[in-house]
Amino acid sequence: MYLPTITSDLIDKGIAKNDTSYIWNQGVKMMIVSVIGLVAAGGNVYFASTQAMKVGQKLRSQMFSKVVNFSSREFTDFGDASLITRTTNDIIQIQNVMVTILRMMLQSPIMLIAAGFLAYNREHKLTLIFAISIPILAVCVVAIMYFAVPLFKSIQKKTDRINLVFREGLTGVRVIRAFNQDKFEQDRFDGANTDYTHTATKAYTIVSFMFPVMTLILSGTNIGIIWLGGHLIADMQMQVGNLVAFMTYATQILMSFMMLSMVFVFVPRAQASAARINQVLNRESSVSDVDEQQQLSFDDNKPATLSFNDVSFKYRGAEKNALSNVNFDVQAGQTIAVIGGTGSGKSTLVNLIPRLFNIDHGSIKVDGVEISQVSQHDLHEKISITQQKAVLFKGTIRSNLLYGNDDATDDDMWKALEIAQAKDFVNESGGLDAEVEQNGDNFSGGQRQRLAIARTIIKPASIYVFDDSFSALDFKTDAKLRMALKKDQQVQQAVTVIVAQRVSTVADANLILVMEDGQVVGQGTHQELKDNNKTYRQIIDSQIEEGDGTNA
Ligand SMILES: Nc1ncnc2c1ncn2[C@@H]1O[C@H](COP(=O)(O)OP(=O)(O)OP(=O)(O)O)[C@@H](O)[C@H]1O
Repeated sequence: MYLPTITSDLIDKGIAKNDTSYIWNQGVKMMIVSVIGLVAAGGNVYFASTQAMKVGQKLRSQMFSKVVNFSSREFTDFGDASLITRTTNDIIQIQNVMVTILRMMLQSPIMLIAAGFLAYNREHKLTLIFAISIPILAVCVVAIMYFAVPLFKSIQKKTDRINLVFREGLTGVRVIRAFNQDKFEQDRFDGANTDYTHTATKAYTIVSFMFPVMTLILSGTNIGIIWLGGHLIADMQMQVGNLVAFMTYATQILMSFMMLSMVFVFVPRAQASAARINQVLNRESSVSDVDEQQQLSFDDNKPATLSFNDVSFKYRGAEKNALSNVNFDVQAGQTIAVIGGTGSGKSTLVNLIPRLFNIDHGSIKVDGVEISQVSQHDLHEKISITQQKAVLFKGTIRSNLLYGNDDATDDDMWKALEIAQAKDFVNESGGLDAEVEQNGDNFSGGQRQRLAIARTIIKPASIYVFDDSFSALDFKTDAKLRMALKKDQQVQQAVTVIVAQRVSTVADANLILVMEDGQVVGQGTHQELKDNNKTYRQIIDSQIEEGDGTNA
């Protein structure tokens, strides 16, 4: 900002009076001022960028730790695609606007006031020109903001949509190909993509008017300054150097004004992103721990038990209960099996044990303690579960097993793999350090299941849950696995919960629950149910017809 003053002096006192040493003097001053300006500008960019990146890093970390503690309900409410966009794209918007704010929000007002003051000091008659150009500029900026800001806000939602369609396309790629729906999916993606592009193009086209409008106003202002300044010079009321300095200050004033207004264009966009991020950060998980002072804890010396007392549960928005009045009680060393048709409530029942959802009525106790009264962390320590759909992580077999128990030795791992009937194929694949691709894609469905089972067994727990985990195994492997499981000391001291569709899988359980439409319609041993329960008998009959009644 000091440069125009030096230029003005250089012209009026150096060039006009042909004073070479003064010109050199001013030249050196200009160099020093420029270098200081350069260092300051570099420092400004550096600090603004690093601070913005740090804010982004912190936000991403907060989002991640929040999301991993969400219950299924919050995932359903937000949707996976939206959570990913919020953690990536929305945070990038915040970062960008922070850089802009830190660089311009502080600099522009200072420049605007200082340049205005210096310009007024040079020649206050010329400052009258700003009385015309600044209102014109303000009207143009407000008009541009009026049209662009709503568009910027809707861009975020359209990014969500692109992510959603893209994710579905990726995860369902095999199904899409099998049903020859490539064209349909491509069109769906193109639709979302075009919609986003149209909105973004419109928004940026409107913003792009800013620069031509600015140039026009700036040129008009300069013409006004030269015209008025020319008259003042002709009347000997002003020097040429002052005019040159004034023109530079005028450019600085209008540029600062424009930069300040640009901040107001980008802030609303980041505001929309910030609101979306806050929705996630402020959302409390529907399954939360009781206050620490009131929390109960497990007594590790007590034997394992699992009991459901009149438990009922309804999914939010559902018309009827997914589970109604479920009662049972099982002790250490016992196996409880849950059998029933699809949609009868089997998975819902086992998902209530690790408290993935809060029950509406009744009580669930693990090792004699009501599960809602202990911390979720303690509860999850007590339970080891294999989900219906085996989930493996990218890494090695070892890293996947360590997920179950990070203290496990190689011997523990081989033992778990042996029980899970996975030892042979793990040996063939290259041992514990064999690669596991994303989602375990380099293993077959049955192999994935067995690795997931091994990961469940390796964890010391009070309750072992296998949610339809044996369905991907052939009868022989299924039988061998359950036999080996029964012999395992750790499992013998725990309660085992098996969900299955096949009678042969549940037949030797100590207690079998027969589920139908969310109700337990039969409860007992295989023999008792076979003799007295119509639904169980029907399941046996249907499996005999299909040649699947091996043990029935
Ligand atoms: N997240 C959910 N939101 C709403 N309803 C659900 C949800 N999950 C399951 N349901 C409903 O609850 C009922 C029981 O589902 P559940 O998954 O427990 O059945 P299941 O016996 O395990 O079936 P399958 O053998 O096919 O896995 C079904 O009617 C299902 O539509």
